[in-house]
Amino acid sequence: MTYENILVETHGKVGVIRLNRPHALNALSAGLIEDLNKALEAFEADKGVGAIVLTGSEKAFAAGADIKEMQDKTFADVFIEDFISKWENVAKTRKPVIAAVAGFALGGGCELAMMCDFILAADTAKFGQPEIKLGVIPGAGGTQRLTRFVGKSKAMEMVLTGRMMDAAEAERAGLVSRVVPAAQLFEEALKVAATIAALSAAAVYAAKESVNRSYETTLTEGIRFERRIFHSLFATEDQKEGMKAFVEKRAAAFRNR
Ligand SMILES: CC(C)(O)CC(=O)SCCNC(=O)CCNC(=O)[C@H](O)C(C)(C)COP(=O)(O)OP(=O)(O)OC[C@H]1O[C@@H](n2cnc3c(N)ncnc32)[C@H](O)[C@@H]1OP(=O)(O)O
Repeated sequence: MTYENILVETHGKVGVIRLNRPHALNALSAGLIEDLNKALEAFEADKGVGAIVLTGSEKAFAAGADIKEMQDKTFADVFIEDFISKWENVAKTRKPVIAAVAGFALGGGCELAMMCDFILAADTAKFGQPEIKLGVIPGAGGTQRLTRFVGKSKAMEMVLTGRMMDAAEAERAGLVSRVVPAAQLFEEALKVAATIAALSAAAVYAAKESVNRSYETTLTEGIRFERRIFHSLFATEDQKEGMKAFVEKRAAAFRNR
């Protein structure tokens, strides 16, 4: 399938989605979000895909919502269509999604990256929530997710001033898992995604769900949830294979059963 605003390919068990509106720094138009959702749905349904990489160009992961497309909308327009609600599909994807960010990740671009399971950043990456300069506020989770990643003080400064954070600051603040040289970003993201895709899918889904649960519940409930999920994995063949392989000093061959 071909799309107007994204490029889609697979590398072994890794699905890659590349945002591709170079003339607009990958601004997130309605068409791009529609393409992105279709590609995510296709990768979710593809049993041959175990992890997904979401990336952009050298200059921009994405410079936010498409301002030209959004500028004339009225309150009634955005309220009735529930503008932005369709963007959440990345966060709802069960397969792991890794954001590989080079250049600008601003506004909705930063929010999209934060919906992924983790962010690998090039040393050229710049993150920010500049919506305040447009007379609005972040609308795709920026005030909520950024605060959970970097804490209230830094999130508040960024949201109130629109200041950008470079890759080094983003790593120190816990927004990104690692920073790599720009030339190595894509290969590194593919490598990490391939490592995850080779593991037991049941364990990977369970791990993702369990980490995400920590955002939504108390510590006591979260720990109980984790333990029950851990118990349930003993019902899989992959648990038997993983532990047997360790004891036999060989690589495990997971079959997603
Ligand atoms: C999702 C929500 C609800 O949270 C809302 C949002 O996301 S609001 C959008 C937040 N993002 C921004 O405010 C960033 C806007 N862009 C910029 O500030 C700058 O483009 C830049 C700092 C990222 C890069 O600057 P520069 O290198 O000077 O490039 P430009 O000449 O400005 O841009 C090149 C080209 O891209 C178009 N562009 C850039 N960003 C957007 C955008 N968000 N929407 C639409 N178009 C965008 C820009 O207009 C230029 O195109 P031309 O006008 O020259 O055709």
